[in-house]
Amino acid sequence: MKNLTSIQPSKTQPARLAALKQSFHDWNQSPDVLAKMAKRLSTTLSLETQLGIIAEEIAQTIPFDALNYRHRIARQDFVFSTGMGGPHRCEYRLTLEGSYYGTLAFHRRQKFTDEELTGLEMMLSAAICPMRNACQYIAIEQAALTDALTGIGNKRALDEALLRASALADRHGAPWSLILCDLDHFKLINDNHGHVVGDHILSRTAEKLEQAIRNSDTVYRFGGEEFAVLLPHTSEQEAREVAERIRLAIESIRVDGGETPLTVTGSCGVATHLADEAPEQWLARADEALYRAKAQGRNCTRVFASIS
Ligand SMILES: Nc1nc2c(ncn2[C@@H]2O[C@H](COP(=O)(O)OP(=O)(O)OP(=O)(O)O)[C@@H](O)[C@H]2O)c(=O)[nH]1
Repeated sequence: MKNLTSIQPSKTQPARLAALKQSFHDWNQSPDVLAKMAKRLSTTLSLETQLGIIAEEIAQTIPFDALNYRHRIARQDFVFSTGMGGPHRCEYRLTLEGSYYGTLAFHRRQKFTDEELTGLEMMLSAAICPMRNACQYIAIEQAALTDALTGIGNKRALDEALLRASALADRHGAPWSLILCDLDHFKLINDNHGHVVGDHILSRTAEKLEQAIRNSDTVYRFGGEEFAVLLPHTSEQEAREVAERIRLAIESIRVDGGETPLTVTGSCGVATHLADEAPEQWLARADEALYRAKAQGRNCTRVFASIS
């Protein structure tokens, strides 16, 4: 183990304490534009709030008509815009220690002067560290909700989405449906072809599921070979059709397996949210439908029919 430098007992240093007090007072009262912005930015890890602060602080020194920021963080596009653009534009690719943290563009009706551009660069230099922290925070939050193998949402993401969906379905009365999909006899694939092939099939399944759904639908891996698809504004009948599309998409997977390509099938269970239904009950009904699909021969879809 590394030896840590021991802290020697020391005497009180009145002069140093007085200097610290003065320094704190100066820092607190400082009219320094950069220090003020950096201080405000350090109070939040929300990139959206930070961009609002940056826009406000810069506008006090360098007026502009619009600010646009875009970045792709953990497979998701982050976009922030404020104001309406003008014909003149200056754009900055924000980098720190070789890593990229998005592109920020300012628009204005009048041309930016060289002095103003230098000013913008100074402000952005002071903003980049807190922005880096905010970007990394988004990436960490996203990682906690992402399945490492397939890159789709994990069980935790599904739980959060079901909670939100139940509340929205109750508030707006629109139908929300849930499909659970489980690969058939997956253990045999692992046993006969190994886990690497099994993992590859799981990744291909996630891709197929994503291709088979609309942009507004979301897909999750919530167990070993179990997937869930959440469909807003989708009735029981429509969800059954989507589940069939998913089932056929899984059936179309071909993976190199020696002499003949390996194929796989999946079973689907569908449940449409009922009024005032808790997320766990909704999930349990979809699971029950899936159980029936498995019991009734696999490679098929069963719906937990709601009686209206
Ligand atoms: N390759 C791989 N296999 C996994 C992973 N997670 C779970 N599994 C395997 O998935 C298999 C699931 O087996 P079972 O629950 O018996 O289900 P099944 O063989 O698909 O049978 P049915 O669901 O009844 O059709 C087990 O062998 C697990 O080891 C994973 O991340 N990668």
